[in-house]
Amino acid sequence: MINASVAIQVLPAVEGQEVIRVVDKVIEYLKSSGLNVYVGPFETTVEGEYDQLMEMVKRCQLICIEEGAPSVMSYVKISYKPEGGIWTIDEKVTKHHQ
Ligand SMILES: Cc1ncc(C[n+]2csc(CCO)c2C)c(N)n1
Repeated sequence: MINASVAIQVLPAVEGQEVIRVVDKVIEYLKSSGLNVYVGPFETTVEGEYDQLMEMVKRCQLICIEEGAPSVMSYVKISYKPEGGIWTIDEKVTKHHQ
């Protein structure tokens, strides 16, 4: 059941172009979940089941470390409604696309 959405911005402590490479790994991982993923210039949003999303948030930090960042800071926003029926990404953004 889709009962949550999460927006995550990872900020791996790496230099220059390395940031792109490491963030790309995280985005690849999020997409590999098969969930609906919306990549933005500052953060990526994913919608799905709460527990799965929380596990995915944990994994995002580990990917940054595995990819060589000595440390990582992440900013996470969570929308959660246990019984389901949260607004979807599409409902929130599609009408704004030209
Ligand atoms: C999880 C996550 N998603 C998006 C960004 C924002 N961002 C930073 S560099 C870049 C380009 C990657 O090719 C993008 C989209 C982030 N920081 N963390």
